[in-house]
Amino acid sequence: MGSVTQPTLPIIDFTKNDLQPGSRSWLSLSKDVVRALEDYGCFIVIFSEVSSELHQAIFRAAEELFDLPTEIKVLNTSDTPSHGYVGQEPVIPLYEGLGIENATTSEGVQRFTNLLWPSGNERFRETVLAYSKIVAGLDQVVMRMVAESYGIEKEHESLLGSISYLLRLIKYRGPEINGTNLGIVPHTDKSFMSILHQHQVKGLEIKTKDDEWMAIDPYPSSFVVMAGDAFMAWTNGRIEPAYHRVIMNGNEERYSLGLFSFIRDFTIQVADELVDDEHPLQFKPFDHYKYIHFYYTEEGKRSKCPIKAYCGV
Ligand SMILES: O=C(O)CCC(=O)C(=O)O
Ligand SMILES: [Fe+2]
Repeated sequence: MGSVTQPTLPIIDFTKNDLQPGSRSWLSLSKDVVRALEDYGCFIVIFSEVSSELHQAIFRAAEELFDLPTEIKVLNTSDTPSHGYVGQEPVIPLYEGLGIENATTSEGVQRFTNLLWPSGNERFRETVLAYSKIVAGLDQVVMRMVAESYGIEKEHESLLGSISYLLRLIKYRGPEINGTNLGIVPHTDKSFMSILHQHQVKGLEIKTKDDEWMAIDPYPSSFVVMAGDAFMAWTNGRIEPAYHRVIMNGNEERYSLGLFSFIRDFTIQVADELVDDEHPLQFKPFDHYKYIHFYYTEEGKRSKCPIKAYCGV
């Protein structure tokens, strides 16, 4: 039998490099980033700015959060579907998630912390804010690399003030005997971009364009950067989001984090620079949050490519 090579995601190391915009290593990393996003819609980044203390602290914070009684956790509601508390869903019974809106601002994190711990939880508040700010920095580096590579710096700049970040802390129970081992159904993210981080227990799987599932191993300094649906529209289809899912293999519970960027109160539009004979305009201007609401309608859930159904030309 011939040897079968397992597909793997590109791994891009941000730790050994000077991340000064315009430097040689910046330009060379930018090429790797854009190529990976065009080929896979995502990549693994090795990133050391989340210290191992912070890595430990944020997952301890997640455990503390999920240990709260359900009647407290459900207090975390949101005007945006799936941005608050999600749990006990029949199709994904192992899944429980809590979203923290505006997670890179002290007000956002304060609001969430006060809601769940009315007498305060300073350690939780500080840990979440520190983690979100550092990982949002990574998100902004990647976004800038893409914008510069495509020559759409102006459009990128105009959008910068409208980014808001959602930090979602997620817990998956271990599967029951004879129960499902599906943690989360295959999907693409509704975000602009997402940065996922796993803790100890693997489970995240990402689909290649050849329809093969790749399992992603967890490491403290490894993060998955993914394009969301809105990013596909913004890049006029050059970068497509990857399908991913979570499969629970053993019986251990699993914790993970997702930092998602969304564009608020701003009409996202394809830059003129990205439209030519070879790349006709594929998306009309749209509002990101209205798109999320559309996705959760019957029509949105039914469509094969909801972003095209919503604002495709
Ligand atoms: O738990 C994970 O690793 C993935 C979570 C995810 O895909 C999501 O929240 O959109
Ligand atoms: Fe996802």
